[in-house]
Amino acid sequence: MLGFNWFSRRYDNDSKSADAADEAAEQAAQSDDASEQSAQSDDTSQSAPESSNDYLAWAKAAYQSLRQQRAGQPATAEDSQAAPEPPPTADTAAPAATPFWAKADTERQQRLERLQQEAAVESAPKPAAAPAAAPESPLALDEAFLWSAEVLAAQGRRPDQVSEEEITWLNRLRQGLDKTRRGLVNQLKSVVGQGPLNQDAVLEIESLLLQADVGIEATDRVIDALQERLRQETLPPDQAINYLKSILRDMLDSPLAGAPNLGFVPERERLNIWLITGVNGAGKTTTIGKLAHIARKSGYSCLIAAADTFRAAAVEQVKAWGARSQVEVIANPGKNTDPAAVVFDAIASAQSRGTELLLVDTAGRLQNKKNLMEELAKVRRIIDRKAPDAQVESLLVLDATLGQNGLRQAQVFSEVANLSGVVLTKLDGTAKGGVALAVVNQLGLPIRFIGAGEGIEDLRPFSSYEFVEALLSG
Ligand SMILES: Nc1nc2c(ncn2[C@@H]2O[C@H](COP(=O)(O)OP(=O)(O)OP(=O)(O)O)[C@@H](O)[C@H]2O)c(=O)[nH]1
Repeated sequence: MLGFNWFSRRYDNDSKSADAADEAAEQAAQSDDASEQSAQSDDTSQSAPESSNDYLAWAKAAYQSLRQQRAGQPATAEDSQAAPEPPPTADTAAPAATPFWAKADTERQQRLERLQQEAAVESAPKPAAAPAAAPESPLALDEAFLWSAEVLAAQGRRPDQVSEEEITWLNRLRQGLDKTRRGLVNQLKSVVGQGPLNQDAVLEIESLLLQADVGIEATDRVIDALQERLRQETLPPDQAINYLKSILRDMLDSPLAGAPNLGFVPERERLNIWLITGVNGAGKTTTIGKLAHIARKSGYSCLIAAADTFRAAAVEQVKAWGARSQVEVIANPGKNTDPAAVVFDAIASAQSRGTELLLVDTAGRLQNKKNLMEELAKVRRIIDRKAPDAQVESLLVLDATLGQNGLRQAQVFSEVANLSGVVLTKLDGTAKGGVALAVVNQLGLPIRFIGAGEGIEDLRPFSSYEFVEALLSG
């Protein structure tokens, strides 16, 4: 069985799924154009009911595949042939982006009931099946499942490739952004739902975005794009939301030159060193533990360097996360030891074991920019000398609950740390989820991972598509 790589969210070596995902991602990147076309066209041939049926069939096949997995019957080649391909309209701005369960309540309920009945009959256990292990939690074909299924399908996944963990993650993301969404979207919907978008509505949208901590600059960019469009035509509500989604996605993907963010993936059979930076309390240690967990689950050999030696407690916390994720931690037991020395030891261990991913916890204190810069520079020098062939990346962990305030700290790190991207944590329980857009816009850095909970499974590679769907259509 092919291993699932949680960094790329793909099965390694599965060219079919990779191609499908690439195609879907490309469509997402071009969604602005697509939305333009769909908004300008009266053609209703790609109307919602048609694609709803595709998505329903997809969700049902995914549900059955998961039930089979639970019963210890991995989806067979036959199953996957029978399983529908991703619906053709993976285009994120096309009618599929209006969830079918967002239709009238009764219609939605009827569809759901019919689907549940069909799925229950069709996935009744086969007589020869091995006795199923008792499931830890019920697998429900409910609205949350359908939402997650649509988001996965729209990204080019096949139903037999879906795991429960991914469904759970998407639901968590959706729940995590609940507060932001409630503040932002319901009002947004009522603004755009009043009719064609006019200048007053644009002003209201502006204040809603600011409330969600999207930030002045990013909000201006969104509003400029909306207004430019409005000069050409008035937009009905669905198209306005779709257009807004495409603006947000484009903005989130802009640091990657518009290519969709499909994960930040360590190279196999090579030493990758990821320096994890950020102020204390941002969620650095937790992020390291979660990344180690993802790495191990994806079949990478992994090691952690406890190089935040400033606080003894920090080393203990990293060790606890190492134990949870079953990844060894290299630490120096002495007090206030030199972080560079820990990194030196960790690289030596990684090299002797052929480790593929070394996660380095770095100091987070920020009182003095010069100290921080010197310390990070010293660590970089050690790496360059000791592991010149390693792939080195630097990630900044940012606490989303700080909203705009966190950005000022981030600015300092981005000036000294040569960052490859941001890990945005604590998206659960904040109404400031819009800060993701401010981060990208103000720092010019891509978001690589997002954390939405304290559990080991609560961190995943960032997908602009999933984020915007969870933000505006969850
Ligand atoms: N709700 C929520 N809490 C989180 C998340 N990530 C981290 N936390 C919590 O944030 C607190 C700080 O996390 P740490 O990982 O210890 O932060 P740190 O940056 O290493 O800070 P120090 O330990 O002080 O160096 C802990 O209570 C974590 O459980 C998240 O995504 N959601």
